[in-house]
Parts: sequence; C-alpha cells; structure tokens
Amino acid sequence: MSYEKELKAAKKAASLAAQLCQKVQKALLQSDVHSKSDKSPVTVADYGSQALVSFVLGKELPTASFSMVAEEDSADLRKDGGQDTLERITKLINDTLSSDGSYDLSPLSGEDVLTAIDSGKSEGGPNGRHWVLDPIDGTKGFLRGDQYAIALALLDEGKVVLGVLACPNLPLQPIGNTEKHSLQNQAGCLFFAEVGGGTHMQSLDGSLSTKVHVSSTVNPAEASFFESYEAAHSLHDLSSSIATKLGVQAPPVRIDSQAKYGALSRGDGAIYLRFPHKGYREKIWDHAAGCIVVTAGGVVTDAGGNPLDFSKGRFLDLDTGIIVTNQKLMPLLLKAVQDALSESSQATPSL
Ligand SMILES: Nc1ncnc2c1ncn2[C@@H]1O[C@H](COP(=O)(O)OS(=O)(=O)O)[C@@H](OP(=O)(O)O)[C@H]1O
Ligand SMILES: [Mg+2]
Ligand SMILES: [Mg+2]
Ligand SMILES: [Mg+2]
Repeated sequence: MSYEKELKAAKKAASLAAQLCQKVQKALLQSDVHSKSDKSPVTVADYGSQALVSFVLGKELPTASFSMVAEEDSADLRKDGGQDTLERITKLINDTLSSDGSYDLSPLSGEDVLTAIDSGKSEGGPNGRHWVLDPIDGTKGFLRGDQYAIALALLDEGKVVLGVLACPNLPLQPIGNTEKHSLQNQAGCLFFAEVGGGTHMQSLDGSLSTKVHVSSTVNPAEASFFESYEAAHSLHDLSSSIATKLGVQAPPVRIDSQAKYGALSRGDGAIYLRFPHKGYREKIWDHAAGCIVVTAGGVVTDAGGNPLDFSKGRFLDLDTGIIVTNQKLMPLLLKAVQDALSESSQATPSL
C-alpha cells in the first residue's frame, strides 16, 4: 500500500510546525515557558506545533476517523491564568497559517486551538490508523537554543508506516563531535520515510531531496555514537562502557531529541544508545518517526534485541534500553550491551 497522500500531508504539517517553533525559539520570552505536572518543561511552541499539525492533517486528509496520539493536552491552558498563554499560541498559529497562505480561512479561535490540541488524546493501539506526534521533541534542547525535532509518524495496524522528522537546527552537512556547529542561518533538515520506500532528506526551506542511508561501517573503531544530551535521560556511564567493549574510539556525540535518529539516518555516526534511568517508561512519540527514518540500512531494538512494538498504546513496553545501528554491526553491539548490563548489575544489584 502507498501512503503518498499521507506523507505529503505529514511533510507539510511538520514544516509549518517547524516555522512556528523557529519563530518562538529565536525570540523566546520567559512567559512562553511553563512547567507540567511531572516538572518537565512545555512552551507555547509545543502547544502551537501540536495544534498546527492536527489542523493541517485535518485540512489535507479530511476523515471522520482521525486519531492522533500526541504528547500535549490542553488541561493547563483551560485553568485559570491559562488565557494569556492560549492567546499567544492562537496568534502564533494564525500568523503561521496566514504567512503560508495555503488555506483560505478565517482566523482560528482559542476554542479551535484547544480542540486541535486535544485531538491528540487517542490511546493508539493495534487496530486502524493513528498519527503519532511529538510536537517538540527535546524541549530542553529547544530552550537551550540547541537541537529539537517535530516528530510525526503514522501507525497502520500497529506498525509505523511513515515518519517525518523536522530538525530546524540540524545542518544539512554531517555533524560530528569535533566542531561546535553554528545554529545561525541554518535552514534545517526534513527527514521522511515511507515503509518500503527508503529515507530521504531535504532542506526545510524546500530544496530538492536526496536519498540517505545509515552508515554501513562494520568497524567499531570508525563508528562514533549518539546519546542524549541530558544525563537525566540516559545513563552516560553505561554507554561509555558499551562503547569501550565494542572498541569505539570517538567520544559520544550528545545532541537532544530525535535529531539523533535523523543524523544517524544519513550516516553521521553509526550507533545510538539510550538507557533511561530505572523506572522510566518510553512513550511511542519519542521513537515512532525516528525508528522508520533509520530503517534504510539501520535496525532499532531494545537491549534484549527485540524490535520496538508500537501497538501497545501510548507507551513502549521494552527491555531496559533502545539501541540503533546497521544490520551488520548489530550482533556485536548487542553482545557489548548485554556484557555491560550484566557487569553493571553485578556492581550495583539494584540497577
Ligand atoms: N527521565 C527520563 N528518561 C528518559 N527520557 C526522558 C526522561 N524524561 C524525559 N524524557 C524524554 O526524553 C525526550 C528528549 O529526548 P532525548 O532524551 O533524546 O533528548 S536529550 O538529549 O536528553 O535532550 C523528552 O521528550 P520531550 O518531552 O518531547 O522533550 C522526553 O520524552
Ligand atoms: Mg519527546
Ligand atoms: Mg515533546
Ligand atoms: Mg515533553
């Protein structure tokens, strides 16, 4: 089955959301940032991106059975004191839609925006189609002025069938760990993949796309690895021990968000290691788009070597961590992961 129409709509939705986010990141106000009940940050751009993606998908693909599993909801915006923030979000969305000019419509109201945000409340699951959205993945990176991604995927009968990853601050040129990249004047990258169709990358300003694939190196000494920027999100000591066992020589490349999957999909580095602290449950929107984008040459598994299962609802149910590399290197990587995990559990039995 082809998902051409859906892919086109997803690229448009993610690109417009990227425009909205860049506008906010370039002139971030203190009043734009809030804290969620789990203490994680959320900004007007997270909400604006989610509402805009929902709105664009609805316009491009009208259907009575729209379902979306997305990170944000409108509960805090509906509380006393949320009105100013909602007005700011609504203005951002209306400005983005009017400067794009694709749709002939009257401005959205605050109520329209709340409804669009809450269209992301689906539980997903194994049946039918569900969009999966992280409106800003890497909100902490976004706040620091670093990497972040708008990550949109489509599940069909529990499988990821397309994914789009907009990375507004990722240079089109390869990134590595030696140089600090200037984020000024970057057009940013849009990665997209459809099941069976390979992965492509284009500039977010719309230039022609190129086919990309994961590095095919089989030599760990040449293989640098990506991991979370935030030490609270992934055990850096454990990845360092895995890298040493494997014979990786380069230091880790730490960047925020699914931009790691995007960079990996075009061969910048060859490995992604993610080992959250004990008790953390991974959400499907943090991996769905990234996973399909690296399938051109790459494999994504948990630490037990099992593929990720996106059919279980809003959470991923997995063994310990997530690892990504090319097919040939995966057996070696899995062995290093399992050795390192068994050593660390002997050293600290509670891990
Ligand atoms: N404790 C903990 N452990 C593991 N992961 C966590 C944790 N807390 C949050 N998150 C999720 O991490 C998402 C950010 O992605 P990364 O971890 O790849 O980015 S970073 O490099 O650490 O900034 C981030 O996504 P966003 O909330 O969309 O920014 C979270 O879903
Ligand atoms: Mg996220
Ligand atoms: Mg997010
Ligand atoms: Mg978040």
